Amino acid sequence: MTGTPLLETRALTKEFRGFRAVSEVDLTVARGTVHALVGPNGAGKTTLFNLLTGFLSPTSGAVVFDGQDITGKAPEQIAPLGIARSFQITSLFEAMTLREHLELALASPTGMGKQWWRSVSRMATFKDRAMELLEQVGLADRAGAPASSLAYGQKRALELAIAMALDPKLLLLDEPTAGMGIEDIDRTIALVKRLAAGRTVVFVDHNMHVVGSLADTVTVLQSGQVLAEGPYEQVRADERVITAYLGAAHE
Ligand SMILES: Nc1ncnc2c1ncn2[C@@H]1O[C@H](COP(=O)(O)OP(=O)(O)OP(=O)(O)O)[C@@H](O)[C@H]1O
Repeated sequence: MTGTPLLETRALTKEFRGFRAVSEVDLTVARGTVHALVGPNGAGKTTLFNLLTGFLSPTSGAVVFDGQDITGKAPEQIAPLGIARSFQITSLFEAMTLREHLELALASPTGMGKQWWRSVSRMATFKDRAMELLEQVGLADRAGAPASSLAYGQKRALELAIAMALDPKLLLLDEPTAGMGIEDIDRTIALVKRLAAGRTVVFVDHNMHVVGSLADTVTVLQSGQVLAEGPYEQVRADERVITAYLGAAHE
């Protein structure tokens, strides 16, 4: 199935009490690419992410992942198929160490997560993989430290490592650089590039430097609809996109 897209949405629509937050969206994400979703506030990006990961059910339309119709499936059914997601806000356990976070994430897909306190010795089997993941995101030297001791950018990096624990085919990143200063932003760009090797990534970000540095393809949403799609340079020069952003900035 290498020729088929990894992810497709077909006329995907979500209404909230008659208001269309996502409207007839046809999205195609090719395997092995990095795909950005951009658009002014309220364009429907987060709603679309929630539809892809099962946190919301569509009003109509379909989501096809790796050739399988996953429309309306629950998050716990979708995640094991190979879709992992990071969130806009940090969701860490402050007192747990970095390594424990990874061990718990690694144990969850095996079903051990629910009874991990009985399986402390078996958790040791996840130690090596946990350390590899921390290595990947540059946090191996902090493995034994509690999450509370991390700086903001490091917390976001830890969350990326947790999302990678599933070894997902598709990694969805919701504003990976939100709230970061320029140094952390550049570090995150480099990190996402490393994690994207041999994988497919869809991300939302408002920072055009991030979008231009990472994305092979950019989809611009406005009022729940696809306004433009293509390589960054092409989309950036698109009159409709410029007008949409200027309009939003003006408002
Ligand atoms: N649960 C909900 N009930 C009602 N309206 C909602 C709900 N969730 C989102 N909306 C509306 O749907 C529209 C799209 O919202 P969404 O959060 O998806 O936009 P966004 O592109 O992610 O915006 P931002 O860049 O600000 O995060 C907005 O008008 C929002 O108010």
